[in-house]
Amino acid sequence: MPGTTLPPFPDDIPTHPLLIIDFERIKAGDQEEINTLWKAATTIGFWYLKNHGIEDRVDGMFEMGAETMALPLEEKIKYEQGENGESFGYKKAGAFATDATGQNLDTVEFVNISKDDALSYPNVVYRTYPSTVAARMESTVAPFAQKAADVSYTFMAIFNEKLGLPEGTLARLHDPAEHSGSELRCTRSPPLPGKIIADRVTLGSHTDSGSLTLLFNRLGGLQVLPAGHEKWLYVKPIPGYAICNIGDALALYSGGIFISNNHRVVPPPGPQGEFERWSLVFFLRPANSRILRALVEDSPIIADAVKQRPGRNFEPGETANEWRARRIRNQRIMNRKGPETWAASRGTEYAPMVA
Ligand SMILES: O=C(O)CCC(=O)C(=O)O
Ligand SMILES: [Fe+2]
Repeated sequence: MPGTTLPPFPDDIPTHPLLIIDFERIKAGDQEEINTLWKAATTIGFWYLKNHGIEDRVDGMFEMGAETMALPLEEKIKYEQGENGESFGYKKAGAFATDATGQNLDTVEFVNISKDDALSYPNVVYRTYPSTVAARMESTVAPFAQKAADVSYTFMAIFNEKLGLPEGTLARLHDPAEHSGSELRCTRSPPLPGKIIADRVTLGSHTDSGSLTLLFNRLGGLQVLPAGHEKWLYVKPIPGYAICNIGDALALYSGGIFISNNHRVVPPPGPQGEFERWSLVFFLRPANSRILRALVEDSPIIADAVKQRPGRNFEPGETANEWRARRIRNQRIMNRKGPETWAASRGTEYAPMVA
């Protein structure tokens, strides 16, 4: 809960280290820092971000989230994202499968707010939101969305150059003048009774469907599974740092140069597990109509990357919007037919395995 003093992340639990990127240095074009960013984006696909300038807009978003989750369930349910693959709106706890069996459901509730709805408020692009969101749309939500988008576009410009793309290619694919699935998410994970904490997954293993994710969390619980690793490892939150990660769209556009890594959420470790966990996310996604495919004609670096990965499909034949909607629709437990539904909810991480 905002304002509560939280116990520190335990110091005896293994974590996965991430590189730390200084946003001020990235903005200034510091080549050494850009090389470190490249290393992070092309190896694990996750990094810490400091000096991002968003921190003073984070608490207001957590307050908005707390006010929203405090509404009665009957009220929140009126804004449920529904079963058709829409993302924006409220998602009740237990609406998602967390694995192929369909036996285990998520335990988190969240509200997703479209960046386009936030920035064009009071005009509605996609939908309306609970009164608690509407009341803070101009004062809290839109300023956060704008700042998070600005930071994300800076990354797009750097990636564009490093990938050898003609100037403005990634900017056009994420043209803010076109509607997109870019969104803000505030998630509440209630503490779970001690008995069921062990091995409980509160948000199932996934990759993010968009291009770039900026994450702000206070308690542990986020875990990553880098390729070649057998064990999930916690990513420790560091006060004032955002956690950034690459999503499927950039992995596809770059022909696999960028890594969209598997991650999941489990209860916070140790004494942190007794507290409510809140997280705040900004997802930058391509404009809805853009086809997701490796940009081989635009960059010899990407063309070469695709050649080096002959077993992988960088042309799934879907637009950014179709890719996202398919994934969400098939994750909803109400839509489950069998393990194939879970498979259909997967992104670039998915390689069918014997269950
Ligand atoms: O809550 C977190 O730390 C991560 C959430 C996440 O991965 C997501 O919402 O896609
Ligand atoms: Fe995620």
